[in-house]
Amino acid sequence: MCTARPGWATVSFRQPLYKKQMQNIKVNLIDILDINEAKQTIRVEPLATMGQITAFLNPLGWTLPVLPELDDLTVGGLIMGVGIETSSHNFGLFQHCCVAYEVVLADGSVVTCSKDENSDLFYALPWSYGTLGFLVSATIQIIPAKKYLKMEYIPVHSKKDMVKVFADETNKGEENMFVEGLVYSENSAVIMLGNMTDTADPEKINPIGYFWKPWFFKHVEEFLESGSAVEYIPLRHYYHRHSRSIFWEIQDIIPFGNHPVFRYLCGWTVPPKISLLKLTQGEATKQLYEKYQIIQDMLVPMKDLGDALKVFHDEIEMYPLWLCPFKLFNLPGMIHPQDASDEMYVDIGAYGAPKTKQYEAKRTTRKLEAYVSRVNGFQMLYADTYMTREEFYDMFDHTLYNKMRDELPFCKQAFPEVYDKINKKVRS
Ligand SMILES: Cc1cc2nc3c(=O)[nH]c(=O)nc-3n(C[C@H](O)[C@H](O)[C@H](O)COP(=O)(O)OP(=O)(O)OC[C@H]3O[C@@H](n4cnc5c(N)ncnc54)[C@H](O)[C@@H]3O)c2cc1C
Ligand SMILES: NC(=O)C1=CN([C@@H]2O[C@H](COP(=O)(O)OP(=O)(O)OC[C@H]3O[C@@H](n4cnc5c(N)ncnc54)[C@H](OP(=O)(O)O)[C@@H]3O)[C@@H](O)[C@H]2O)C=CC1
Ligand SMILES: CC(C)=CCC[C@@H](C)[C@H]1CC[C@H]2C3=C(CC[C@]12C)[C@@]1(C)CC[C@H](O)C[C@@H]1CC3
Repeated sequence: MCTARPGWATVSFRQPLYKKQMQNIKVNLIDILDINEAKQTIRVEPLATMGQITAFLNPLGWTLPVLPELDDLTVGGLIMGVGIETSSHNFGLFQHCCVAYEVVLADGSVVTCSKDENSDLFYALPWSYGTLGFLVSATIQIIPAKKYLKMEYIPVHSKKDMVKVFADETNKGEENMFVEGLVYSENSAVIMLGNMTDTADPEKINPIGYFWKPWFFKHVEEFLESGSAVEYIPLRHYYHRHSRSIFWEIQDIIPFGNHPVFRYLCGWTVPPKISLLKLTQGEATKQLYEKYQIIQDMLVPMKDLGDALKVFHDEIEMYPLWLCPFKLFNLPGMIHPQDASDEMYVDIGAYGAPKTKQYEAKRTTRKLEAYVSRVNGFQMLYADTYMTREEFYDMFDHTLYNKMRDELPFCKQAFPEVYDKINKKVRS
């Protein structure tokens, strides 16, 4: 079994072929169920989206600690897959902000799980890609929201500074609520530090989300020339800062989209919905993306960032790259640090056309996968994975997952293994 959500409707990169062979179960649950301000939690159904949640929570003065930035990402997809955001160095991944899950198992029973109740299931669900049961609700922690985000842009012009400033600022913990890096070349990047505030210098307020505003990654690039600066960004504009330009993928789709004339006259028509692009994508476009674009997020220990950037440069030489730090808690489940303590990691996101001559999708991705595995890192599985089953087992700890599959009634008969839902052969 799998959910009946059509492949084109998802934010995952490819269309899932396995949906054609499996029993499709409709889990059309799209609502925000309730908010408990005393306990600081919100209970939502799995198809509630990030855009929907910020629209609901922010006017009430609340927000999610980790709010992945594309509007259409769903709670179900982020829990069963993985969700990350620039506050993850303090709060962990999306799953780490979840307090309880309600799941329908293969035998039809409904089970609630949390740290204290059915805790094995609670820790096994993230990264299980819907192969332990169907999520029907999640209770998620909320935190107070403020009106603006005070953003400090720090341009850096050497690889050494890039790695040092990024790691140092990340390690300051709560002093910087949000930390993000956009790498523009081998030796230049802008590191961004954000903190929520209710007061702002009116001259420095920048509502970056309006349709006539420049694409966020282009706006940030300007600080490489102009030097450090501070801006106040309305909170919801900050959260969805990469939505309008789909990170930087939009420049290959609408190359003239950042021109002021286009922005002022037609900016309101973009971005095209990711689901519309997937639905209308023909075979030729699919092949073009497969051959000439890389879409990957690799999660590597912070201590290996400098080395990892070199590997990415040698293999794909593609910029911008997205840097997002996150704390990997020493908790049971598919991913955890090598040692018995929490460890700081960084997500390196590569979205675009590689510039290296030797780039070949499968071969290059396999090289990156092997490197990431070697440094005890992880690949995000919404994109193309070329690992063999053995390599996949090496990267992800299946101990608790397999135990749950053995224990949960009819689980193995009803659901495939994660590998059988994420490997390239079952996605097109
Ligand atoms: C809503 C939307 C969704 C999109 N989705 C995708 C997507 O999913 N994947 C993707 O890859 N792209 C996507 N695109 C981008 C699209 O592929 C490009 O805009 C593409 O260039 C459009 O091709 P066209 O046939 O309309 O060519 P045109 O726009 O007519 O031409 C493209 C370029 O080729 C040149 N050209 C045309 N004919 C010739 C010729 N005979 N000889 C020499 N040069 C020529 C033109 O001068 C121009 O520079 C999308 C665009 C939009 C608006
Ligand atoms: N900043 C970030 O963190 C970003 C994350 N992403 C990635 O995008 C993906 C999320 O996209 P989205 O469109 O929301 O999700 P998808 O529909 O792509 O779902 C992802 C996985 O979760 C499973 N799943 C979803 N809902 C349920 C449910 N109710 N019960 C059981 N299993 C479920 C799906 O199973 P099935 O195949 O059976 O439908 C699928 O295997 C994640 O994998 C995430 O890592 C992408 C961009 C940014
Ligand atoms: C921040 C993290 C962790 C990931 C961001 C990943 C996104 C940049 C990609 C996720 C799905 C991708 C798709 C496309 C672009 C890049 C993503 C949004 C397309 C819109 C590109 C054009 C194709 O025709 C359809 C693609 C659908 C998925």
